[in-house]
Amino acid sequence: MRKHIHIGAAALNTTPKDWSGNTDMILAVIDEAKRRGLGLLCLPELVTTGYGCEDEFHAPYVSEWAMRILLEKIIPATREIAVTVGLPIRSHGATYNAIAVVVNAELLGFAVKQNLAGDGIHYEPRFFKAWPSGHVEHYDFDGGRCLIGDLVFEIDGLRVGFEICEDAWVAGRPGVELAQRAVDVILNPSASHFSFGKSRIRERFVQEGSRAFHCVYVYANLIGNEAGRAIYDGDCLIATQGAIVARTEPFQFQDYLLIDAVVDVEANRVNRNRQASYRPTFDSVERLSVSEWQVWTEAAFTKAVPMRTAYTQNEEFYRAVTLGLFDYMRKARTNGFAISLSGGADSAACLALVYLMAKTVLQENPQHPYVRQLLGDADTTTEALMRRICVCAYQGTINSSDTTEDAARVLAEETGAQFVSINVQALVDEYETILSGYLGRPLNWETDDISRQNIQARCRAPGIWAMANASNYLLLSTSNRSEAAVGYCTMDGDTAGSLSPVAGIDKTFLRQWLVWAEREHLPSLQIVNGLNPTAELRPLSADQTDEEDLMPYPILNRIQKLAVVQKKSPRAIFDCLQDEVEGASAEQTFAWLKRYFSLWSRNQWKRERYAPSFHVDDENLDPRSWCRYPILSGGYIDELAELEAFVFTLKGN
Ligand SMILES: Nc1ncnc2c1ncn2[C@@H]1O[C@H](COP(=O)(O)OP(=O)(O)OC[C@H]2O[C@@H]([n+]3cccc(C(=O)O)c3)[C@H](O)[C@@H]2O)[C@@H](O)[C@H]1O
Ligand SMILES: Nc1ncnc2c1ncn2[C@@H]1O[C@H](COP(=O)(O)OP(=O)(O)OP(=O)(O)O)[C@@H](O)[C@H]1O
Ligand SMILES: NC(=O)CC[C@H](N)C(=O)O
Repeated sequence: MRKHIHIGAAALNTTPKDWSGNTDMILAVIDEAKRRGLGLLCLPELVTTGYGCEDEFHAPYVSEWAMRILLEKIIPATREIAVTVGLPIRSHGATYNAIAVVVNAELLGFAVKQNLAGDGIHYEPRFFKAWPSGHVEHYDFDGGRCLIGDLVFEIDGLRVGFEICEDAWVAGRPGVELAQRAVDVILNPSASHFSFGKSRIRERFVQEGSRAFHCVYVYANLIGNEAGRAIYDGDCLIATQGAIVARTEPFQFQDYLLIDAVVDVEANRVNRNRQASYRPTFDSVERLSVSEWQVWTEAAFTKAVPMRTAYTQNEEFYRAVTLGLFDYMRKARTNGFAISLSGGADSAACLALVYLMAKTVLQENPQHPYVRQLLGDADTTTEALMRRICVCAYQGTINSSDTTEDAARVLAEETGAQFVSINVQALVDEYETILSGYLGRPLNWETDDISRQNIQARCRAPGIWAMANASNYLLLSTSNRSEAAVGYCTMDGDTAGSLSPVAGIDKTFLRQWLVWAEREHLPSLQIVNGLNPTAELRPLSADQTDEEDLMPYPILNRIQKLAVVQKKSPRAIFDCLQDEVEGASAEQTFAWLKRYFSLWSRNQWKRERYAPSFHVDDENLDPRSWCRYPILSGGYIDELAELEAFVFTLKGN
C-alpha cells in the first residue's frame, strides 16, 4: 500500500571542520532514525563540514574530505533508509552548496542550492555559486557517476524535491516549480541562525509550503553555537496539508534532535489532483528511482504534536545566549568564565546568563559529557557547577561605592560563583605617578579626565585576565550594544575579554531583562536593578552616570536604530525625534545627534576590536558579521553642520 511514509528531520550541533565529531553525530542520528523505522530523513545543510567553514570552503581538500566521508562512512550506514546529507561540491571550477540523496546505501544524486544567502550575517556568495534553475548534468566522483542539479528524485515512486534554506525565503522559491513537477515531499535542509521571533517566520513558510504546494514539507536546522557568533535554535518542522505535524522543542543542550511523523502522501496527491490551478510540467528532467527497498510504510498512526514552548522575548534571549555560552565554552575547550563584576547592570547580566546556563543544562541534560568532565560523577547542583566554572572579581578604587561592592558580592553568592574583592587603587596610583612624571605636573580631573578614567578601567584588566588564565576560563567582556554604538568603553580596559555575551543587545533591553531575571530566577539582582548605570570612574562626588555622559539610553537606542537599521540621515532622524520625543527642544535633539554621530564614527575601530558576540537580532553592530562601517570616515562633519544651520533657522534668527 503506497500511501503513507514515515519521515523525519534532525537538528545537529555541528562544528566547522570537526570531521569525526560531525560524522559521529550523523551516524548516530541515522541509527536512531532506523531504530524508529523512518523511511526518509532530512539533515541540515552542509552538515558534513559544518555550515560556518567560512573561507575554508575555498580549500579543495575540504570538499574532497566531505565527499570521502559521504562515500566511506555515511552511505554504507544508510541501508534501508533514505537520507539527505549536505556537503560542498566542486564542479565547473566553482564550489556549490549541495545535498546528497542517499537511498538504501546508494548515492542517487545531488540537489544544489539555487538562492544563496548573502545578506546580514551570511556570506555564501563569497564561497559558493548559485545553481541555475532547471539545469541538470552528470557528476563524476571517485568510483561512480550520478546526476547533479535541479532534480526531482523518485524514490520507490515517492517524488522528492528540495528547497535549501534561503531557497524558501525568496519570492520566487523553487517550491513553485516543484509543485508543478508533482513532488510529494519538499525537503528543506537549513542552517538558519536564531534571531528574535524568527521561528514564527519559518513556521509560516513551512506550513504554507505544504498547503500551497500540496506536499509534505520537512525542515531541518542546526542546533547550538556552531562557530562562535551565530546560535541555532534547532527548529525542525514537518507539515502536511497546511498543518504542522511534528516539531522540535528549541534550544536544547543536545548533540542532536530528531523528529518524525507518519504522513499521508496520497491525501496531498488527491488535493493536488482536484486543484484547477495545477498545471503539470512535462519537463525533460531525468528522474531517478530505486525500487529494491520500500520507502513506504504500512503504519498509518498519527502522533499528537507536542506544543512548542511559546517563549517570551526575555526567555528566548536567555535560552539562546545560554546555549551559545555553553557551546562556546566546550568547543573552545575551556573550563568556564571569569567576570569582572562591578555590581552594575552589564556584568550582572553576564553572571546571570552564566548562572542560567548552568541551571538549564543541569535541569535538561545533567549527563552531558562536558558537564560530567567538569564535575565528575558526584555533584549535580547549579551551585556546584557554578563554583567549578565561574569566578567573579570586584575590583574597587577610591571611586567605587559600598553599594556596588555589596551588589556584586550578594549576587555572586546567590549564583554560587567564586567571588573575590580586590582593591586596585595601588595600581591606579602607580600609573598616575607614571603619567604625571611624563607630563611633568600633577594630574587633575579638569585636564586629565579621560586618562584618569581609563587608567582605572585598564588596571582592572590584568588581574581578571590572570584569574582566567589560571583556570583556563574565558574572560567575559561585558559591553552592551548601546555602549558599542558610541564607544563608551575603555579599549583594553573594560573591553578586555575573549567573548562578549551581551554586546549584541541594547542597554534598555538588558535592564528590563534583569528585572525579569530578578523576578524569575535571581532575587539578589534587586540591588543591581536599583542602581543607576554608572562607570564609577570619576570621584563619587561627581555623581557620574552613563546617561549624563551620553544621553538617555532610549534616545541613544532610537537614534541607533534609525541610523543603522533604517539608514536615515542625521537630518531625517532629527525630524523623527522632534515628532517622537515630547518636550525635547531642537537644540537638545541636535546635541544628542551630534554626540551620537561624532562618537559613532570615531569609534568604529573599537567595534572592530570587540570580543566575539552573539547575534540575536538585525540591529547587531558586529562589523565582522553584520554591520559594516569604515574605520576612517568624514565623521558626519558636513551633515551635522548643515543640521546645525537648520536648527539655527528654527530659532527665528
Ligand atoms: N580611528 C581610530 N583608530 C584607532 N584609534 C583611534 C581612532 N580614533 C581614535 N583613536 C584612539 O582612541 C583612543 C581613545 O580610546 P580609549 O582609550 O578607549 O578612550 P576614550 O574613548 O577616549 O574614553 C573612554 C570613554 O569610555 C567611558 N567608559 C570607560 C570605561 C568604562 C565605562 C563604563 O561604562 O563603565 C565607560 C569613559 O567614561 C570615556 O568616556 C585615543 O588614544 C585615540 O587616539
Ligand atoms: N568596581 C568594579 N569591579 C569590577 N569590575 C568593574 C568595576 N567597575 C567596572 N568594572 C568592569 O567594567 C565594566 C564596565 O563598566 P560599566 O559601568 O559599563 O558596566 P556595569 O558596571 O556592569 O553596568 P552599569 O553601566 O549599569 O553600571 C563592568 O561591567 C565590569 O566588568
Ligand atoms: N543558510 C541560509 O540559507 C540561511 C538564510 C535564511 N535567510 C535564514 O537566515 O534562515
